[in-house]
Amino acid sequence: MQHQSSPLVSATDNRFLRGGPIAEGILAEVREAVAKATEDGFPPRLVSITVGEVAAVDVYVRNQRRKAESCGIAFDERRLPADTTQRELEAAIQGMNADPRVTGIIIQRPLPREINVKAMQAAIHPLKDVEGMHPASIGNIVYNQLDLAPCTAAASVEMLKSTGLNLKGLEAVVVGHSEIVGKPIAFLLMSEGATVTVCHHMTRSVAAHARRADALFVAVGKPRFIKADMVKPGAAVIDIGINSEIGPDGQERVVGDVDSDSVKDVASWITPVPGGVGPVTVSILMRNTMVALKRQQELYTSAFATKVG
Ligand SMILES: NC(=O)C1=CN([C@@H]2O[C@H](COP(=O)(O)OP(=O)(O)OC[C@H]3O[C@@H](n4cnc5c(N)ncnc54)[C@H](OP(=O)(O)O)[C@@H]3O)[C@@H](O)[C@H]2O)C=CC1
Ligand SMILES: Nc1nc(=O)c2c([nH]1)NC[C@@H]1CN(c3ccc(C(=O)N[C@@H](CCC(=O)O)C(=O)O)cc3)C=[N+]21
Repeated sequence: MQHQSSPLVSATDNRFLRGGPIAEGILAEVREAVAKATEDGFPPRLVSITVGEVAAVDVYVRNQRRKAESCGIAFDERRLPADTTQRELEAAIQGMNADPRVTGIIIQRPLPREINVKAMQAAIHPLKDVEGMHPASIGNIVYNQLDLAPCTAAASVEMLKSTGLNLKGLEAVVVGHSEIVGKPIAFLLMSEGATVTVCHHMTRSVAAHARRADALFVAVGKPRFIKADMVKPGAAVIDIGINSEIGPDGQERVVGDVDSDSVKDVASWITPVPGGVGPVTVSILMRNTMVALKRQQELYTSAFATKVG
C-alpha cells in the first residue's frame, strides 16, 4: 500500500528528517540476517497479540506484517476477544514461550483495563522479548547494553543520530515519561553521553525546559503541543506523537505532537508525521527480532552441540 506522505515533506527541504531511508537501511541488514538464519535452520517468526478491537493498533500491526514479510520473517496475528481474561492471555503467552518456532512475541498496547500490561510483559520469556519491554531488557539498557532496546525509543534516538550531531554533552529534553517511549529514550540518551531532562504533566514549565534543548523529543499524545516559541533556534525536534484528527477538509488525518507548520521555521531538523519515527520503529522491531533469534540460536547451539570424533 502506498502511504500518503506529509505535505510538509519536500525532497528539497533537508530540515525534514525522513524515516523511510533510515528504515530501509535497517531492513537491508535484517534481510541479510534472516537469509543466513533461515539457511542455518532457524527461520524467524513473530507473533502479534491484540486483545479486542483497537483502531490505533491496526496501522501499526499492518506495517509490522508488511515489513516482516518483506524481510522473510513469518508473521502470525493472534486476535483475542475483548473479554479475554489476564489468566487466558498469560496461558497463551506461556504456550508461545514454550513453542520453539516462535522467535518473538509482541503484545500490542493498549490492553483492556482489567489486564495488567506490566505483568503480561514480564510473562514473556526474556529471550522472546523483541519489544525490549521485559524488566530484564529494561535493566540491560540501564547497564548500557543497548543492542535490544524498546523500538520507539531506539527509533527516536536513531533519528537524532542521523543529523550527525554529537550526542556527547548535548542538551536533550524529553517531554513525556511513559514506560514504552519517554523513559527508555532518556536512558538511551544518557548512555550516549547526552545531558537529559525529562518533563511530564507535573513539570512546572515544559516551555522553559524545551527552549533549552538542542534535541527535543516529544511523546505526549496531544496534537500541536509543541509550538515554535517552545523551541530553541537550530534545535533537532523528534516528534513521536501519532494522533488521529479530522482535518480542515473533513478527512481523518494523522498528526504528531509538534506544530510543524510553525516549528519548521525555528528548528534545524524536524521529523514529519507520518513518515518520520513511525516507519523506523517498525524496522527496529525487525532488527530486535534478529537480535533475539541470535541469542536463542547461541543458547540452543551451546546446549545441544555435540562434537563427534
Ligand atoms: N511512533 C511510534 O512508534 C509510537 C508513537 N506513539 C505515540 O507517542 C505519543 C505518546 O505515547 P505514550 O508515551 O504511549 O503515551 P502515554 O499517554 O503513555 O504518555 C504520555 C506522556 O505525556 C505526558 N504528558 C501528558 N500531558 C502532558 C503535559 N501537559 N505536559 C507534559 N507532559 C505531559 C504524560 O505525563 P504523566 O504520565 O505525568 O501524565 C505521559 O508521560 C502518542 O501520540 C502515541 O500515539 C506511541 C508509541 C509508539
Ligand atoms: N506494544 C506496543 N508497542 C508499540 O510501539 C505500540 C503499541 N504497542 N501500540 C500502538 C502504538 C502506535 N505505534 C505505531 C508505530 C508505528 C507506526 C507507523 O508505522 N506509522 C507510519 C504510517 C502511518 C500511516 O500509515 O498512517 C508513519 O508514521 O509514517 C504507527 C503506530 C506503536 N505503538
